[in-house]
Amino acid sequence: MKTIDELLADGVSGKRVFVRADLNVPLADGTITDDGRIRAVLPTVRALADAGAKVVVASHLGRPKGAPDPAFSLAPAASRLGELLGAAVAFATDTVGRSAQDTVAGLTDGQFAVLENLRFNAGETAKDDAERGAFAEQLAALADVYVGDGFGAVHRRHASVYDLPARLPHYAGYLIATEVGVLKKLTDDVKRPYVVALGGAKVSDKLAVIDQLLGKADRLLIGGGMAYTFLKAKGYEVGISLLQEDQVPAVTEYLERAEKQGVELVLPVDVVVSREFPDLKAKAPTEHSVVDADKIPADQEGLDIGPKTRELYASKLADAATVFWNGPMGVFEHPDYAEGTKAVAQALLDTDGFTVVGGGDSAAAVRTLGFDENAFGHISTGGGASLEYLEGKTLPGLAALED
Ligand SMILES: Nc1ncnc2c1ncn2[C@@H]1O[C@H](COP(=O)(O)OP(=O)(O)O)[C@@H](O)[C@H]1O
Ligand SMILES: O=C(OP(=O)(O)O)[C@H](O)COP(=O)(O)O
Repeated sequence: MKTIDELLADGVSGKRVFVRADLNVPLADGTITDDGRIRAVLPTVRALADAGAKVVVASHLGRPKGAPDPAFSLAPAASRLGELLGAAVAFATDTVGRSAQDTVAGLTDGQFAVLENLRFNAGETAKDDAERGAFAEQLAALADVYVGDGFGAVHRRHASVYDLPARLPHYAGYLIATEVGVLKKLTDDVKRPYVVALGGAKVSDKLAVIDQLLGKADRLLIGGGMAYTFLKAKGYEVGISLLQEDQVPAVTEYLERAEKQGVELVLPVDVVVSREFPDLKAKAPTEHSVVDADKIPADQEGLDIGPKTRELYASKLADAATVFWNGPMGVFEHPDYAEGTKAVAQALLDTDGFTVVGGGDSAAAVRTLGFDENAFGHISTGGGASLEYLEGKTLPGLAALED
């Protein structure tokens, strides 16, 4: 993989450099609640601008449906990038249209632009190679060189991640180089006990990785929205909790296999339940209670792990030599459901082992709940990406940067 250092050594002055970043930051009412992913790309974009490049930054945000949707605009991220850089950042109100073309054409050497959300174009995420390729062609017309630095999205076979680098000279940015360097340690020579904690809401994406992790980790702790598919597989009722019904048979098989292979697959023994999902903006106190994991009422949903589970998970993390954690244990954005995530974050800090936290929301949780991010071994900007890397999968966005 050629890195940005080689690009800088060859000289990049006057060239239009397309930086595929992951600026998929959490937003509340249009305000960024954690800017970690924007800060993570600063070394790359600064180095390029200092070398005289015209820096065109592009990213997705959220999961809009292939058409413009103001709720998913990258404008707030563009303005935060400008504040962090202390420089003007031009914003194109489309991705490959007139605004993007004019904005890029208007850049002088060392200046920055951000394009509107790549996922406003259906071609970005299209399954069809030709459709993605056609969008990649339009993106390629905006640049001379490609720098891949959106680690959080390298597991996606999307136009800007996979098809575009094939059309331009391509290099890995500093963030991707750093992330891969750290995660490699967890695949090459992992110190044991190796404990993986999984939670979050992208359940269908992440259940599949458990298949591989069963062969790698010594212990798997399951929390967050992921836990309810497991509890259902054990035969418990889960009320109106997040549930991936179609994956119950696969999860039943994971439970059996874990037992056979001597992998500890640990599930919540109690959960915090409520009749409704909390208002994450107002954060007003909610009605909630703690119930055993096999007693979730039919009209309620599990929104956090309970106090007995917090203690159990802390004990399962205490002697870990390596920990990988992706996915909040509960709806941490609301104080009534943040205790499980806090307990797991604290347990990571209490171990002597090497700790990696991965994922946009997990990293945001650690910071917004007041933990010192430097106290963890590594905070990865990618959740799904790091999980798939640890599985040993070939990631499209990394493969595209090789050669
Ligand atoms: N029990 C739950 N029910 C619904 N959502 C949950 C639950 N537990 C956690 N979440 C949500 O999961 C989201 C993060 O999930 P995900 O995107 O998979 O994590 P990451 O970005 O760290 O990879 C958070 O917004 C959190 O509110
Ligand atoms: O937030 C992200 O992934 P993560 O939640 O697994 O960390 C990335 O920006 C990828 O987003 P996607 O899962 O909508 O493709």
